[in-house]
Amino acid sequence: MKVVKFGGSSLASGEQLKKVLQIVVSDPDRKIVVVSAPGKRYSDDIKVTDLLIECAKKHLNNDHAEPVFAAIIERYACIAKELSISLDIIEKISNDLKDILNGDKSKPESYLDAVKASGEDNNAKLIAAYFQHHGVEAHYVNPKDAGLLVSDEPGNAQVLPESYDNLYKLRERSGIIVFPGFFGYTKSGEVLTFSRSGSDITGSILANGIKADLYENFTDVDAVYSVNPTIVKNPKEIKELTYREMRELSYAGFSVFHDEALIPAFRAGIPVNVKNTNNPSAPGTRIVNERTNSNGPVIGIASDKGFCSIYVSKYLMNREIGFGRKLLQILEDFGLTYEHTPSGIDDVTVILRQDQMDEEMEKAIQDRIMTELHADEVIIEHNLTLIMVVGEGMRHNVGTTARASKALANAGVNIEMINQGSSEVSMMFGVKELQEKRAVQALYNEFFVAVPV
Ligand SMILES: Nc1ncnc2c1ncn2[C@@H]1O[C@H](COP(=O)(O)OP(=O)(O)O)[C@@H](O)[C@H]1O
Ligand SMILES: N[C@@H](CC(=O)OP(=O)(O)O)C(=O)O
Repeated sequence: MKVVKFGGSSLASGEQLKKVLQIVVSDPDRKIVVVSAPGKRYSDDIKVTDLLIECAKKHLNNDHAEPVFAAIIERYACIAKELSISLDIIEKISNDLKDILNGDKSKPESYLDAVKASGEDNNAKLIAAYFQHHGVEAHYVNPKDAGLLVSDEPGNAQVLPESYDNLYKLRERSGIIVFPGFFGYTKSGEVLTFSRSGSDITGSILANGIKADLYENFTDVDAVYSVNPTIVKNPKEIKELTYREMRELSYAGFSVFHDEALIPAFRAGIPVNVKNTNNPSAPGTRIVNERTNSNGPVIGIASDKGFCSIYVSKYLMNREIGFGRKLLQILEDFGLTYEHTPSGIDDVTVILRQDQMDEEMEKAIQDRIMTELHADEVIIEHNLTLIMVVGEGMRHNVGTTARASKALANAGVNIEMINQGSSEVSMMFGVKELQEKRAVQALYNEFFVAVPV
């Protein structure tokens, strides 16, 4: 039994849905089909989820939401017309969305989630109707009926462990199950979503729940590439990588697969296969427990913008008991999460996503570190890119860090900081955002082009 997830790009038009149907019926093991909301048809297009967010915000602010509401319904109507299915379903989708938009606004974050979730929910109903129209026994299943329970964290929900036993029962249902991705229900019955791109997470949870043999994740590229294809042209495809490598890479910028989507499949030992809806015969990328093929020390290079660093120095910091704890406590008091903490004898740097703080908060943090921790210096630097060089092979290869730093130096890239992950499968370089492309290209040349691997 397989769980198959189709991303928004695979469901953006009627043309795409025809490919989806072919893929599903071509393999009788494809039992559960997890779907996103319609995504982009072309690069400047707007995803239905983004239209829904705009619509919900307009409702919350009592702004004129009619044009964006019409644009959402038009997306579904275009698909239904292209597929020649009855437009009754569009009427139902329109009424459903109106009801949600006119729903309880007392908790704006939960309201926003309910509106967002309707994107996948209505798409799943539309897709089930399309499959049925072609004589396929397909049933829409709602996450509440299936028992997909989540924590009470709007926009960032986590699956509750009891969901897995509930979902196991889906195995007994007849026909193909069309299941909306991206959301679940709290114990009190509220609809809450995972973080953005979270339909990947739903697929993984279902794969674990029904103890699938394989979780296939269909997207719009032939494989996970060794580097983001929007940064480096025609990069090398990765045939196989481990869960750990993929988690590092997706967390650090490989948006092709959600970083939180690995854990449920990993825990149940279910391999993940990333494949292309537009070229389903291509083998894609397999994510497995242990990989057999060797690829040199590095398997992938990911990068992500939008970080800042808080550099703190104090003479004899190394002798002061509790300094690190007190520093991190200050950040905790402001509700901040951090990514890395490279440190020296008399200094420590905390790296975090800069969009968590505004100028006022930064100033307050700086003041508290100076006055409460008696630091000598506190410097906050903005607009950093973190580049993650990842590969299980790094544990056995000497000199990978030296090769990487030399490649960056030769390309004229100034390294702001280096951090070697304790897991030894990753190494992080902080560079200025303006140097991101140059740095990634230089590392790619070093590990994938210049030297045969
Ligand atoms: N290393 C990578 N390998 C493949 N694709 C990547 C990588 N890094 C970023 N991407 C981007 O991820 C996109 C697919 O993810 P996404 O747009 O979320 O797809 P979907 O609509 O199927 O959910 C690709 O089109 C590509 O631009
Ligand atoms: N539609 C949601 C969830 C999702 O997973 O979408 P996609 O498969 O298009 O990344 C989002 O845009 O966040």
